Amino acid sequence: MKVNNQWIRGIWSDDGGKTVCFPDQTKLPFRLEICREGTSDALIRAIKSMQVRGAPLIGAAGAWAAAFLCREAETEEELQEGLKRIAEARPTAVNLQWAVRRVAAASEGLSGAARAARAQKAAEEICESDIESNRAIGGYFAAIIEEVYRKNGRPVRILTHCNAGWLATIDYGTALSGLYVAQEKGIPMEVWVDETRPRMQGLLTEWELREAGIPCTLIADNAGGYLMQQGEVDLVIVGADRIASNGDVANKVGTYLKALAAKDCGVPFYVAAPVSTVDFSMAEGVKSIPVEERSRSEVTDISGIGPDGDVIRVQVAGRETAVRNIAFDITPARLITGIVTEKGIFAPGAGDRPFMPAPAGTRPE
Ligand SMILES: CSC[C@@H](O)[C@@H](O)C(=O)COP(=O)(O)O
Repeated sequence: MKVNNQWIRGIWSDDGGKTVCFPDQTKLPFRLEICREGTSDALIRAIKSMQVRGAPLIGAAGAWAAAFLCREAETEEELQEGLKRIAEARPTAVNLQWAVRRVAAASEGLSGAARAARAQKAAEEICESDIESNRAIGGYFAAIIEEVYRKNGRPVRILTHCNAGWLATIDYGTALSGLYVAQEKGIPMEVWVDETRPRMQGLLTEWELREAGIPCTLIADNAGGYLMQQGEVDLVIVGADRIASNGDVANKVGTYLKALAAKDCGVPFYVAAPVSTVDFSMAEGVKSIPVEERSRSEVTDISGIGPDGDVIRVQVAGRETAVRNIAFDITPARLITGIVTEKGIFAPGAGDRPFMPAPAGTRPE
């Protein structure tokens, strides 16, 4: 994406693959700072601290961490232990395990420079295919936006939760990709952006959309239900961190409540994600998808910009306050109108059967 007249991606390699660069998402939207890392440990820290975040980007960063590890590890034991640590850096986004498995499989049986080179190539391929998938997802969802526009003849009002834009991927994003494609086609839109407590990923979405010139309005997380009830939302689109094979979707906490409100108000509710986000080994999601719980400080403290322009944290709840910081929730398949993937749009229905055909060699347990 173009930011301040400069092309930038969620992550990119430099120095012939010796390092990777990425915008530090803990500083955005207040400040655009680019980090550069060249070790697996540093990338694990970046994933855990959410300097890189969003399921496909976590997968890409994990792929690069695995590639660096293939360069660093001196023994097979060190390699296997390191791959496990990368795959476990965040538990819900299945793209991370998928990407680590792919890099490991590509370089299996090789050693030394040949292993490192093959692992690097696999990480590069994961990043390139992410861009292609997101672009395809965007094409499918833009067609839906266009249909609504042709029917109503006024700007299409879209609600989104969290950040599933280019910042959460290598480029274009998943949920926001369709909006970028629709904008290229000249379709007018107005976007409601949930602020997405506690980490405020909605601020990233608002920044992305504003940079791209798409009209958008930030709303408090709980305002979406009212807007849908009043007929001010035509479509809801969100991303996903893991989709079970029956179409149950894990995404940022708060997504489920939006899906319930959308169902009650008759507003179509779409999920956009690449096939790498589908966990074909999981038959259903509500009981099975592991949901990350994060530190209490994400709820008790909030980040903002201080008087001297620095990013600062402010305490908004007491140190004695009991806190539970549940990072994701699961939206049952029955509430979802369609899952938009690079292979097309699938309607999951009642969630009593696989929502899309599983690739060869994978099937629900
Ligand atoms: C294309 S990103 C889709 C999801 O990963 C996104 O909606 C989300 O929930 C991100 O969570 P985060 O905790 O910021 O990594």
